[in-house]
Amino acid sequence: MNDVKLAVLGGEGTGKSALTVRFLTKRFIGEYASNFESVYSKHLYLEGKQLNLEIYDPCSQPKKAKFSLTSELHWADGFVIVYDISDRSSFAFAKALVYRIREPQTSHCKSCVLHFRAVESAVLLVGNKQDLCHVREVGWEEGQKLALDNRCQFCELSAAEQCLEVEMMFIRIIKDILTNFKLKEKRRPSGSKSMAKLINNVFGKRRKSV
Ligand SMILES: Nc1nc2c(ncn2[C@@H]2O[C@H](COP(=O)(O)OP(=O)(O)OP(=O)(O)O)[C@@H](O)[C@H]2O)c(=O)[nH]1
Repeated sequence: MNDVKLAVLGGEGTGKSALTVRFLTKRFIGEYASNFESVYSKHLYLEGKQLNLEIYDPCSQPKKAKFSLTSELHWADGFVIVYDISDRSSFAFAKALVYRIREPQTSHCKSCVLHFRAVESAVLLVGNKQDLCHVREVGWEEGQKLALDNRCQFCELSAAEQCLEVEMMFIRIIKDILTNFKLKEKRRPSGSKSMAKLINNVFGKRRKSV
């Protein structure tokens, strides 16, 4: 069974818990306790595979820890970054998170394969609370541009009103993560045969040129 680890990040009150709970239970619950973090588990059958999905939904974090993200980068295979389309400051927060995830990693995070070409983490940027479009502060194009510029997927939706769209959004990021697993597998030489090939490539070439 494949383990898939997904972190749902974003500014305070953007609807991280609402989206996660909507996906897991199909229900929208108006208020959530926001002073503790949760890791939810769900078994899924997708693309012919049994998956053990874990979703990390953090509590609103203290200001100083906002952009460190070190443990999340290490833990997660992919990220859903949420902002509230009716709150510009939440978009600025989401932007900083995207930049943090996409900046080159020096430690051993999952988006970084040190020996071989890196496979970037899957990231989906979500403009939530689309039902509040009459008080919109962030344009659809702005979200789309931020996503495009940083190799992320993008969608706008409403956790409050759209059950199917929320489900499709999670399935989309999980599929991207599975694609990344396949890419990483392809790029990793496995076993002694591949190691021999690698040694031969490095030393074999040198011998020829002497
Ligand atoms: N109108 C509207 N309200 C929403 C939507 N999603 C969430 N909310 C409301 O926004 C508020 C915050 O939602 P949460 O899911 O607790 O947000 P959160 O990001 O988990 O919050 P923190 O953990 O405190 O950072 C709640 O009052 C929700 O009912 C939505 O799609 N539309």
